Amino acid sequence: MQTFQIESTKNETLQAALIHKINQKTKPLGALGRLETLALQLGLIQKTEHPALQQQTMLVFAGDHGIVAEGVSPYPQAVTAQMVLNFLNGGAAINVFARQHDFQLHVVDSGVNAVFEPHPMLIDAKLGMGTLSFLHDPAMTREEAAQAIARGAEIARDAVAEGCNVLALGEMGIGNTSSASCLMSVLCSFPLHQCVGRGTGLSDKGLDHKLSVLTNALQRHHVDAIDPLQVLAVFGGFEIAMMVGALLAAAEARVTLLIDGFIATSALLVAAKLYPQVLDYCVFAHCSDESGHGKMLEHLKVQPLLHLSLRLGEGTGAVLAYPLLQSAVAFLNEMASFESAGVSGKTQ
Ligand SMILES: Cc1cc2ncn([C@H]3O[C@H](COP(=O)(O)O)[C@@H](O)[C@H]3O)c2cc1C
Ligand SMILES: O=C(O)c1cccnc1
Repeated sequence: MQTFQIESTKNETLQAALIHKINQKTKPLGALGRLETLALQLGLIQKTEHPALQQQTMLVFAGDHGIVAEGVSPYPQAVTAQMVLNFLNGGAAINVFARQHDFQLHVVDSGVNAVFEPHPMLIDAKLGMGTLSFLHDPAMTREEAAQAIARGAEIARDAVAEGCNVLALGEMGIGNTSSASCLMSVLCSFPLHQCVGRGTGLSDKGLDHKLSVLTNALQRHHVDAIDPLQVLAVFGGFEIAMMVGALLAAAEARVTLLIDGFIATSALLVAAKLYPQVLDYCVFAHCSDESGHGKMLEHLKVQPLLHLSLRLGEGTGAVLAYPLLQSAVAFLNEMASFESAGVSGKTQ
């Protein structure tokens, strides 16, 4: 697997300068709450007291999953390809929110079980026609996982070369909550039942079946969190593996990462096991309604910005949180200080 040079954003001098700047703004100390920590994080990521957001970009990675054959999703596999066409036609939720917030949107065919005509929005990075069912076999080989990471990294580097310094990742892949649940269980050492949820809306019976399939799958493979690439190969998807590479390459380029829901965060679990510093670059957009996401975020010791009961994926939550980044940067750059505005500071 290729290596990444990811720096920690820790910088005590700059941190002190940013905190001083934030505290001099014409407001009670700390009154902008989470926007203040966000402004501090953005300043540290960009190594400046004057952060600026450029060419916000959303990459939606799509891939199919062999595990769908075991009845773990209420929707058929064909929906993955159908939704890719919906993205290309501009009709999905992510299209609407990306237009609303001026995101560049690209859809990556990481390994969908369909062949697409070339399209300006589509990046062809197909690694196969879907993964194998990890109830029986590893979803992909270790080499394929490494290749997916390399391709995802390349795609993120292209976005950065086009001027992006805020990158959001989304995904589409029927069955991928099953992958995410297994990644979570192994990488966070949580019992599987705490990691498995209803995904796109399983019934109670469907949820029991999903849990039993995934329990059998976990028993079948002997993987260990000490080898995250192997865990990814066994339980991942091509889209999840490419997201791992995109996260790492973007962090290497000091790009701010907007983290979406349950599946996007499962990719981050893998990335953070490999390179914990990647977390310095992550803004956690929201807490998904998929049971397990809240626990995943707790495990990472991070707080999401929004609680909107979303359970969609596609990167929707990440894009919806973007205006908060804009507000954080705007107050830091534009608000007057007590001194410049002639406002009296705290007296007791
Ligand atoms: C129409 C439709 C659009 C979607 N957009 C995202 N997902 C989401 O649901 C899928 C994961 O859930 P599960 O593991 O239960 O299959 C992923 O494709 C995810 O992105 C969708 C699902 C559907 C049905
Ligand atoms: O949180 C998510 O990303 C999610 C939840 C349910 C279904 N698809 C995606």
